[in-house]
Amino acid sequence: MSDDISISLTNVSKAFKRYHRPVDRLKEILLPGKQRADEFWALQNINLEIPKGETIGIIGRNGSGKSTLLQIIAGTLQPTTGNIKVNGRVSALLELGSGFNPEFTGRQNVFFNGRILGLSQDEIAARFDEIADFADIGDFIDQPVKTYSSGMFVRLAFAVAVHVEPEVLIVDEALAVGDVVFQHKCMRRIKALMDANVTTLFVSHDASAVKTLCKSAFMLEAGKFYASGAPNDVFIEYMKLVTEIELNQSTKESSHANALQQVFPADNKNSSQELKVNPSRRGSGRATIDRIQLFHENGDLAIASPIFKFNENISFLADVSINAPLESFILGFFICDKNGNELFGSNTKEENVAIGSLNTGDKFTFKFSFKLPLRAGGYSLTVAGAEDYTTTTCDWLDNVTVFTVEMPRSGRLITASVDIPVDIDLIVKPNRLDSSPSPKQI
Ligand SMILES: Nc1ncnc2c1ncn2[C@@H]1O[C@H](COP(=O)(O)OP(=O)(O)OP(=O)(O)O)[C@@H](O)[C@H]1O
Repeated sequence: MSDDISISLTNVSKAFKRYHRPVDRLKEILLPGKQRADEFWALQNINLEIPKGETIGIIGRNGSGKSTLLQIIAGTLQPTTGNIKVNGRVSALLELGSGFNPEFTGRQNVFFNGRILGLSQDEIAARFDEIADFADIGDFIDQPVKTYSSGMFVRLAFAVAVHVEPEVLIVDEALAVGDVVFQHKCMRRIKALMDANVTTLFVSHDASAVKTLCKSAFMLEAGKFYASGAPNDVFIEYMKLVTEIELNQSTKESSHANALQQVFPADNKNSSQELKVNPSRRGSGRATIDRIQLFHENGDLAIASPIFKFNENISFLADVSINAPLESFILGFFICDKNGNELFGSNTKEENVAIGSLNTGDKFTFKFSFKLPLRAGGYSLTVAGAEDYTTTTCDWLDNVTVFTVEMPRSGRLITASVDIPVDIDLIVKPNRLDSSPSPKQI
């Protein structure tokens, strides 16, 4: 394996034994020779090469094999077949504290655990105060860990794991660590390690965390690779699969995709009139969004990949067809950044635009108007319609169009993604400006 590769897996598969009844496991031990278990392949032929310093998101439905893969990379599980190579010290935020001895104090466990993770006594001593500060469990650090609450236990284990200077960090975000304040602290620390070029594998169901933190992502489904690429694209595949499963459609290619080509023809000769789009679509098709037209503040129809002024008041028209009787209908949109993070959006329900029950063949058009108080850059529009919040989406179009927002002409510096108006009052003036301040009531 070359030096710039951190993790390499070749044809890795993992089989578990599954017993129909617990007693079968016992019988197999007592009466060897007869197989009493089925073989279940949790991972099949995984090939993966992760360059040093990358942050990779791993997504997949429950039971798709994520934890099994992470445990194999962390070295706590052996693959049934295939090869795995990992360069450098691995710190896995998986089964936190599994290496702790309950009879030892927190302090003793920090040293004990640090040694297991490959640090010398002096190296751990040099980091001890930082670890104890991070865990923030006060005097409990000198009590046996068997007296800890589960929260304290996990805080200390996390603190050790992120202070051993790992070269490979494995994070399963499902493990909710402590209270909200501690969770934020953990995420900041994980982010700092990622920024310091620690190769990181990050499992999460939180789309925005993966989109924000990871450079690329892959998706597992039933123990196999299903999709890989930019986090946003992989999440779109994930959402498509989840929707298809909800709709009991087992194939990746649905007939709905053909309808998409008709609505958004690939080589649209009339592209100066219609938005050039490459949307990704999913949904039941019980209602379809047939056309989206985007308009500038002055009413001009926007051409393909338009450029808008900072804070321009834009609008779009969405033509909808109803293809099955619906009790109600909600149409909404998101404006997303280039990583697919939803910056703002709304829908007809939240804006109190009620639309009653609908019949097959009904057609209507909504107009949405809003400003773009966004930092200069590239954005995309997502539009979706559903019968209500609890049913499967009728039609969901990611990336209906991409567009650019310009810098404010005033030269105002936009310090964050979205620029919300803020009031600032100087309520106590410095003495030299006003000797008799008259503060406003807050
Ligand atoms: N020790 C085991 N014995 C038998 N089957 C197992 C064992 N560990 C995992 N499995 C099975 O392997 C499959 C993959 O499990 P895994 O925990 O890796 O999935 P996951 O993607 O991490 O799921 P989740 O999101 O629910 O944590 C599941 O069907 C699970 O039941």
